[in-house]
Amino acid sequence: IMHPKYGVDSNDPEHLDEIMADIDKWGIDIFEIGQLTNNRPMTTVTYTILAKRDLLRAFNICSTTMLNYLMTAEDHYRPEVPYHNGYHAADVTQSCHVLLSLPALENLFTDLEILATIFASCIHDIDHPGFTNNYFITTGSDLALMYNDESVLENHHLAVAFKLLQQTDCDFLASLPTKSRQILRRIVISLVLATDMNKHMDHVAHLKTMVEARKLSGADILSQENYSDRLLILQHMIHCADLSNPTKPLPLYKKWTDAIMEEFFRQGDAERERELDISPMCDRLTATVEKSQVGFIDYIVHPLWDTWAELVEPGCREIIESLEYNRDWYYNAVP
Ligand SMILES: COc1ccc(-c2ccn(CCC(=O)N3C[C@@H](C)O[C@H](C)C3)n2)cc1OC1CCCC1
Ligand SMILES: [Mg+2]
Ligand SMILES: [Zn+2]
Repeated sequence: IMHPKYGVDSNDPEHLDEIMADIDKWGIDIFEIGQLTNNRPMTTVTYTILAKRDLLRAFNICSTTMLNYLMTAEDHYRPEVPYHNGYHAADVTQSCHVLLSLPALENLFTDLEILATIFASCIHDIDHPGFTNNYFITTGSDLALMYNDESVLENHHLAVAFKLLQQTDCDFLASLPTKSRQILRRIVISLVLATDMNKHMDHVAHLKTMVEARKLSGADILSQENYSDRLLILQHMIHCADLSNPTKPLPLYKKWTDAIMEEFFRQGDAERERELDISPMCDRLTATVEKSQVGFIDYIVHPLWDTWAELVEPGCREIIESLEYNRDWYYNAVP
C-alpha cells in the first residue's frame, strides 16, 4: 500500500512540504507541523525521520505497521496535557535526529542504536498525566506504589510503549532478529530512564569526565569503541533534547514556556485543592515565569548544554548562542 509522503494526510500538502524540508534543522516549527497534520506531529516527524534515514528498509520494517504503531502511540499522549503531549514527543525526536547528525558523532552509532534512539525519543513521555514524579510520590499514588518511587513516570512511559507493540499490526519490531530486539529494548529502557531529572547531575558529571578525557587523549573525534560509553553519549543526548526548549528560536521557546507553566499551574491547583504544599513554580498566584526561566537556564540548561557543546565541538556553537540570546531576553523581561 502507498502511504502519504510523511505518513499522514495534510489539509495543506504544499505547506507541509515546505516545513518538512527543514526536518534536519534545529528550530523547525513543530507547532506548525501539528496544525498541518490534524495534530499528528509525532507520527509525521518520526515516520519522516525513519524513512529519511532508510531505517525502515535497513530493518525490513513494514511502513503500515510502523504507522499503526506511531498513530497508536501518539493516541496515548494526552492532548489535554499542556506540555507533555505529542508535540513535546515530536520536538524531542526531531532534536535527537539533528544531534545524531553532528559531525563529531559521525559513524559512531550503529543503525540499531539510531533506531533505538529515535524510538525512545518518540515514546519517552507517552501517557504522561501532566504531574511530576514528586507529585505521585508525595500523594502515595498507585503509580508510585507500582514503581517503588523510583523514576515512576519514566518506568510507566516504557511499560506503556512496549505494551502497545502487542496490539494488532503494531509490532514494527517483529522483523528484527531476537538478539537485535533485545539490544534495542535495553537501549530504549536506558534512554527513557535517562530523561528523569534526578539523573541530571550524573549526566553533567559524566559529560565533564568525557570532555577531560578527550582533551588528554587529543582524539579529535569521538571514537568510543566500547559500548557503554556510546550508550552514555546517547543518554546525554536524549536528556539534552528533553531540555532543549531554551536553545530554540525564541518564538518557539516562549510557546514551550507557556505550555509548561500551564501544566505546572494545574499541578499547583491540584496541590492547593488537596491542601498539600504547592510545588516550586507551580503556584499561578505567585509564579515569576521569566525569573524561573533565567534560573532554569543558569543552573540546569546552560551547564548541561555547555558541556555537551564542548564534547561535540564545534557542532553546537549556534545552539549555545541561541541559548545565551534567549537567556538575556528573559533576564531583561523580568518585571
Ligand atoms: C520551557 O520550560 C521548561 C522546559 C523543560 C523543563 C524540564 C525540567 C526537567 N525536564 C526533564 C523532564 C523532567 O524530569 N521533568 C520533571 C520536572 C522538573 O518537571 C519538568 C517539566 C519535567 N524538563 C522545565 C521547564 O521550565 C520549568 C518551569 C520554570 C523553570 C523550569
Ligand atoms: Mg519525561
Ligand atoms: Zn520529555
